[in-house]
Amino acid sequence: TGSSRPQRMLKAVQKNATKGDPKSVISAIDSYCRHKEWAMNVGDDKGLILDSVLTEVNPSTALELGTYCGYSSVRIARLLSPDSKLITIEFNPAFAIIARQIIAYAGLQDKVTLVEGASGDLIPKMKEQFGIKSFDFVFLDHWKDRYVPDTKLLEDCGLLKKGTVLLADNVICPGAPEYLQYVRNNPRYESRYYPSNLEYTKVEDGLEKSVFLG
Ligand SMILES: O=C(NCCCCc1cc2ccncc2s1)c1cc(-c2ccc(F)cc2)cc(O)c1O
Ligand SMILES: [Mg+2]
Repeated sequence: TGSSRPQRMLKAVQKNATKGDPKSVISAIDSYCRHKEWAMNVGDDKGLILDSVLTEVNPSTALELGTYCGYSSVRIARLLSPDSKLITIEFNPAFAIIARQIIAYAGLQDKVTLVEGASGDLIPKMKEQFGIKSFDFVFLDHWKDRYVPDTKLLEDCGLLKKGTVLLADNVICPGAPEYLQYVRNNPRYESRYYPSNLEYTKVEDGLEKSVFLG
């Protein structure tokens, strides 16, 4: 049978990027997805907003929900301080296998722990399994109807602390209306919308940044 889109994306990285150079891995994926075939990475436009929020937060412990092929894992991990860690959760084993290879190609495997499974099952296990006290930064980029239940789960599991920053992708396209409603009308969050566009297109999309107030 033929290759999959994630497999072709990995091939493009192996062909066009330099091993151990995260920036070249990011560029190789963006170029492939812009000129060859679209894929649901956060992309270069929204990626610049992700970079700026990350630089501001400088998290010691970061969580990503929805790894896909590892593009945003590489974007996040490349900006982490030496002893900081990213835990990224992916549901689809076919995506996870590609993501591991792309993260390793970027030389970031020591900063990233990829865990396979459903966010709803894994979030309650974070403390015991990974010795996490709380997250400083959470990037939400998985099923859009899981943003609210998983945010509530993170709260209930005591995984958010005063100042934790949640950054949610796709709040316009495909859209996460319940999530916007939840964080914008909740006194425990201070939210701000960053307008941008859907990866590799002119379609409107954006990121919602919400600071947990404790
Ligand atoms: O669905 C999207 N992303 C989630 C994939 C779901 C994978 C999951 C990960 C995981 C981990 C743990 N537990 C449960 C889950 S489920 C997504 C879709 C589009 C899009 C936009 C316009 C289109 F026309 C078509 C697609 C753009 C994006 O940036 C996306 O992120
Ligand atoms: Mg997304």
